[in-house]
Amino acid sequence: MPAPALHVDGLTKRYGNGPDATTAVDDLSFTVERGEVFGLLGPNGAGKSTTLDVLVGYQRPTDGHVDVLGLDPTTEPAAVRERTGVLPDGYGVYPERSGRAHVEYVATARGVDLDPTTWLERVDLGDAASRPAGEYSKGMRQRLAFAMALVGDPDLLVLDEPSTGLDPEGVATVRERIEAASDRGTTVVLSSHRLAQVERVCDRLAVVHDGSLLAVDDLASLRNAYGLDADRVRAGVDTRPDGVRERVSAVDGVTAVSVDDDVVRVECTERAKKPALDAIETTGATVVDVDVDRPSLEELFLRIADDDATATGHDVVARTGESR
Ligand SMILES: Nc1ncnc2c1ncn2[C@@H]1O[C@H](COP(=O)(O)OP(=O)(O)OP(=O)(O)O)[C@@H](O)[C@H]1O
Repeated sequence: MPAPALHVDGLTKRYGNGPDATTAVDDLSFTVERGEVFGLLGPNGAGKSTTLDVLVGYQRPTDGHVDVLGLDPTTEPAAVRERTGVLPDGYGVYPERSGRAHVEYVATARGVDLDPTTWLERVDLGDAASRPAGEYSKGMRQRLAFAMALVGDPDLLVLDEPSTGLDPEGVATVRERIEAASDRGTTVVLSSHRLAQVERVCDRLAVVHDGSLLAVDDLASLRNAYGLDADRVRAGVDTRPDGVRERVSAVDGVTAVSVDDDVVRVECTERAKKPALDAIETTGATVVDVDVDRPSLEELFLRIADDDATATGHDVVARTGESR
């Protein structure tokens, strides 16, 4: 079995000293395998950027140890960054320099020969390559910063909130690039508080809050562990059916049923959906419309944070503030 790409062991990072010190990361441990897309998910101030900064040697751990591609970023930051594409939080462009010049600079530093426009084209900035980056919109600057991380197809991508400021097309482009990099064997670690976007791209997620790890797993397992793997079916019916609750509850795979005037709500496994709808119609009612959705990752996050609060007695307030 090859060594993992990343091993974080008991990482603690405090800013400042004494009573005014802030513990940004508190005894965090996780491992990321090569080629994996790993997401750090948590609300503002959870410690995501700090963790990523330690991985690439921008910050030193107060305690614990980090291994990145077999290297120690605290003592060998240059060697780590040689093999790592970094998209930092809030990258500031050089306003007078073109997008191409930005990419050229990274390409030279990494000894990459390929035409710089190649990387800009990968983020749909090819047409704006010679314009000064100071004229770029916020989303274009974010694409540029992402292109700079991609230069030379590094072994590791460390991306802090890669979708910030991007329109849906930009978000899709970033996702495609991450997937393509992962297919080539690149390991990707990214942070986000944008729950819907992490859901689509990450193989596994670490949910962090107040510097602590609340849960780490693939999304399906997290959903399962926190009871959020059921589909939610909302069936509109032409009349309020008698005895519907009993009939639908009896269907294998149905976990909850509620009836509200002419709407029947059912939580069930994917396979139980059709039998549940059929059971509604056995009451003589006709199903006139059906909506199905799954609990969002935001709900998952709230559920995990709540569970942690109950388990630890801490008053965990989930501040995701994110709509899907
Ligand atoms: N340079 C610093 N000096 C002092 N405190 C800091 C510093 N950087 C971060 N912090 C504090 O550490 C904690 C974690 O911050 P961090 O930026 O790592 O969180 P985050 O999860 O990335 O948040 P966001 O989603 O808002 O970017 C916060 O309380 C923050 O105020």
